[in-house]
Amino acid sequence: MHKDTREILYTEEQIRDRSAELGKQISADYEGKDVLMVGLLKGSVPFFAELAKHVTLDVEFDFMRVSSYEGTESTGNVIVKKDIDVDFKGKDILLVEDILDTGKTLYTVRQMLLEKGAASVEIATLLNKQERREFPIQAKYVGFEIPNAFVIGYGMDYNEKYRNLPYVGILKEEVYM
Ligand SMILES: O=P(O)(O)OC[C@H]1O[C@H](OP(=O)(O)OP(=O)(O)O)[C@H](O)[C@@H]1O
Ligand SMILES: Nc1nc2[nH]cnc2c(=O)[nH]1
Repeated sequence: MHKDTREILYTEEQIRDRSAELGKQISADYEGKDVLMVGLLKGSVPFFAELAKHVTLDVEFDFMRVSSYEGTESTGNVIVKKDIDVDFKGKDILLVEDILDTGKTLYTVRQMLLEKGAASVEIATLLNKQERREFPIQAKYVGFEIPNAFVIGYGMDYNEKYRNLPYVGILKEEVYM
C-alpha cells in the first residue's frame, strides 16, 4: 500500500479539536440527565474514545454491533450482531458513530431504541455525508460535513483495513475499482 493511494482529509489534531467542541456542547445540553453513550462497533471506537474524554458529565458507556456494509457497498438489511447490555428504559441515549452516510444504520438503530423505551436518542457522528442520505435521519452533533467519497481511517475500514490510521483519508478509486 503506497501513501499516494489515499489523501488526508482531517488530521488527528483537527479531529481532537472538533471533538472538544462537540464534547462541550454535549455536556451543556445533557446537564442533569442520565446519559448512556452507545458506540456502534467497530468504526466508532476511536471517535467514541476521543469524544468521551471531552464530555464532563458522569455518563455510562455501552456498545452495539450492527452491520450492513461489504467493501464499499451497503447491502440489504441492518443486522444486530451485539445488542446493548444495560437497561436503558427512560435513559437519554447518545449514539456515537464514525459516519452517517445513507442513514440506514442509524435510522434503523434509533427506531429500535426508541421502541424499546429510550427517553431520547440523539446522534453524534464524526462525519456526515449529507449528499448520500436516503433515510430521514439527522445527527445533532456533527464533526465534519464531507463530500461523497469513500473515506477510511480513524475507525473506518475498507475490507477491515485502515481502521487504525490516526487521520481520516479518502481512498482513491483505483484501490477498489
Ligand atoms: O449511513 P449508512 O449508509 O448506514 O452507513 C454508515 C455505517 O456504515 C459503517 O458501518 P459498517 O456497517 O461498515 O460497520 P463497521 O462500523 O464495523 O465498519 C459506519 O460505521 C456506519 O455504521
Ligand atoms: N469506511 C467507510 N465506511 C462507510 N460506511 C458508509 N460510508 C462509508 C465510507 O465512506 N467509508
